[in-house]
Amino acid sequence: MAQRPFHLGWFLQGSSVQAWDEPWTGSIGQDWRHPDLFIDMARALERACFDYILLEDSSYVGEAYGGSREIYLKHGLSVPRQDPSVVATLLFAATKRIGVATTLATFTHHPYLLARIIATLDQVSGGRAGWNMVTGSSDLAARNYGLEGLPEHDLRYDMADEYMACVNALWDSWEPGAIVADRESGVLVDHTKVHAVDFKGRWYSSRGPLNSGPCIQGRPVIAQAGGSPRGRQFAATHGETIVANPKGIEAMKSYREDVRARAAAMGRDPDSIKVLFLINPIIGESAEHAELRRLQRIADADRKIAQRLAHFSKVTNIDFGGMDLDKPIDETLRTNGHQQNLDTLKKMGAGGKTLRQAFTDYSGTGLSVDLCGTVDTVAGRMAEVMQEVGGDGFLFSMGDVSRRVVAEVADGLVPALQARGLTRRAYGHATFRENLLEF
Ligand SMILES: Cc1cc2nc3c(=O)[nH]c(=O)nc-3n(C[C@H](O)[C@H](O)[C@H](O)COP(=O)(O)O)c2cc1C
Repeated sequence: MAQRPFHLGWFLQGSSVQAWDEPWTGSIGQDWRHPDLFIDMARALERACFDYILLEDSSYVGEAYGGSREIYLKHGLSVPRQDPSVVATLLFAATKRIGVATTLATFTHHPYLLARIIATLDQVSGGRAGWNMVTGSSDLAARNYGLEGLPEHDLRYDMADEYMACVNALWDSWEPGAIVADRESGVLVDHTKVHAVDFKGRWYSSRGPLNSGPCIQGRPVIAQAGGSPRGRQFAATHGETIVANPKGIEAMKSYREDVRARAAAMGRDPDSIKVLFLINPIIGESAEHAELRRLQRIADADRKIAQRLAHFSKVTNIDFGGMDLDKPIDETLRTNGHQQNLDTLKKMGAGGKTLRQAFTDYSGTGLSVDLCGTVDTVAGRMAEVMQEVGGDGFLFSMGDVSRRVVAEVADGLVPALQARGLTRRAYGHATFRENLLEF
């Protein structure tokens, strides 16, 4: 029996300078202010019929590593970065079918403002907007917004449940058919179909209705990435595409099954949730060439260990700068940030491996799975992985984004996937959600 096709997305630090000191990035150090690279990328990924680009974001300059901003600024680690909703507008203007899921955090935007921005993006894109729903992971970011810090991890998700109820009510404040636009009767909007929401929660309130008018899709596509048990529960409740980073086939499979079971328990159809797994394949013109590039990646992981650890410090709020790289990982480490990443690192350090060894493995190997070889080998392995895991697709996350890297995927790997009937050759629909639910 022919294999069911799977979905493709790209996880892009699209509001910031990408990989500026990597090869093939031209003069990105000067050019980054205008997102030409991302616009070219969006067009290429649309040519390859990707479901969506996820624009990642955070709202602060890192300083968790060594208690200093130096390494982050010196190497351009997620800084400078622009507002992703502005960048999303430009990507939409350059494309016609691909979805864009913009990351906006619950603590940076009041629900009304967020509902309005995302509804506007959905309108200007013709129904292609998604929202990557995040609750934040750093007190430093919270302090940029006048807060003392972020609430505790699980409480953030409780608050996020209420936040979702509020934005959903605002998006629903325009009934279908509210826009009449009939010159004869002189009615643009039927006022009986536009309602106040009078939402009063424990943490959030809004009167409504939303003045932007409705989303084309009714509501935007919700992307979510909860990895912890509470995070998965949240993702299973609200997520429509879940971006996931478990390592290895077994972990991927059990992650997906867990999210689907949680969703089914709440009366949702598990097939209405698409779990996409992070990958960073190594593609070569021959097996030998790919192997050379794999060795290069491992060497880079070792050479750039301070930068990579600085990024890891940023998402976990743990200062790895002060730790001895040649000692085992401290098992007692805890984070109020990204718990899943820390858990994965600890697992990789099991058996007394040093922090250096564990972290080089963590950042030098594949994200969810190792994929290395020619386009045909990689396409074949992706097919096997999907069969073993059960679905639903992959999210590319490349640390060295350049037009060359994009072309390797869009014009090299994807045609090999399409030739096997594994990914779409044409978009079936106009909107993000319809394409996501197509298979
Ligand atoms: C693929 C992926 C993309 C993410 N994008 C963002 C992001 O753009 N901004 C952000 O603050 N957090 C982002 N996160 C973090 C998640 O929102 C979440 O905090 C993280 O997965 C940890 O969840 P947990 O604490 O439930 O394990 C992302 C996580 C993953 C796996």
